[in-house]
Amino acid sequence: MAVKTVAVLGAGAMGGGIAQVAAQSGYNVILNDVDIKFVNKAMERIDAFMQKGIEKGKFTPEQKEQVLGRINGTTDMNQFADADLVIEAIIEDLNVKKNAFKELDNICKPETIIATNTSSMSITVLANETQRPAQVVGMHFFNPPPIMRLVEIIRGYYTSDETVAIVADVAKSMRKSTIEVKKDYPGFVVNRLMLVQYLEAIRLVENGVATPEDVDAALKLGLNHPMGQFELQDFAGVDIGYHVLNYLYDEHKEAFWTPPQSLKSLINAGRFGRKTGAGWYDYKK
Ligand SMILES: NC(=O)c1ccc[n+]([C@@H]2O[C@H](COP(=O)([O-])OP(=O)(O)OC[C@H]3O[C@@H](n4cnc5c(N)ncnc54)[C@H](O)[C@@H]3O)[C@@H](O)[C@H]2O)c1
Repeated sequence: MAVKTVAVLGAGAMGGGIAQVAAQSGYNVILNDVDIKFVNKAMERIDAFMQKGIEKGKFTPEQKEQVLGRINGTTDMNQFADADLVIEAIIEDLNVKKNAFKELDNICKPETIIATNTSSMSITVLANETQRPAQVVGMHFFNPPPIMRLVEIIRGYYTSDETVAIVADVAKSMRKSTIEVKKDYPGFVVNRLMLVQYLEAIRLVENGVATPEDVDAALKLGLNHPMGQFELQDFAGVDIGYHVLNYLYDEHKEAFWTPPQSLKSLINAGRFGRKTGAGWYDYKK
């Protein structure tokens, strides 16, 4: 199947970025959210990103107009009916995602592939909500999608080789590298690796061994990471990492994955990172 139209469900940090990458790669894009204000905000972010690119000589003004012109914003999921590929990027809540998959399955034509950008959750559990489990797959982009080069392609129990091949081709057409996650395994590859380091970073701080600033400096200057774990979590959303950690704990029931108390305190205080003005660090002036 040739993918021409990509529909993105959820116009948040990830959905907006995925819509941008798809439009930049020439796909017709439909971008849906529960409220049109979220879609409009995503369009503003894409506009601002590309405007900066124009100033740096990476895009022409015509390219920006083409990209924005390829994205149709809507709150009506029925417009997904003829999409070839749907990429779900709504909140990391299993019940909300399950309901969305059931609805998508009812709306989309039989050939449509339904991918999820979930950070951790079971592709198979989402596939079970549909009548097309072989066409359900994980397509895990990283934040921010226009910049990060990897897409994890995750097989659910029923995902067909054809589905994996099609979405890998789509990711490559978006100039992304892919890795195949061969099993539906909580947290997949990247987030498992990241959370091990994040947990250890938090433990170092909780045990009074080092400050968050010094742990981040150690990661950047000693291990050559572009960002420290605390900076990264503030950037990506402290709540997102917390959801993923809870999910891994629920799946494995191993004390190792228990969310640390200082992380819970941040969540209770609503300090979700840059998007709320504070997380591990303060951003308010
Ligand atoms: N933020 C990251 O660093 C990151 C990285 C990779 C993957 N992810 C995953 O991507 C997904 C989205 O994360 P995000 O950071 O973009 O979240 P976000 O909170 O920025 O955006 C989620 C959007 O989905 C919308 N939404 C919720 N329910 C909806 C529904 N039923 N229909 C349509 N829209 C709906 C919300 O209104 C919101 O605009 C999550 O599964 C997350 O785990 C996040």
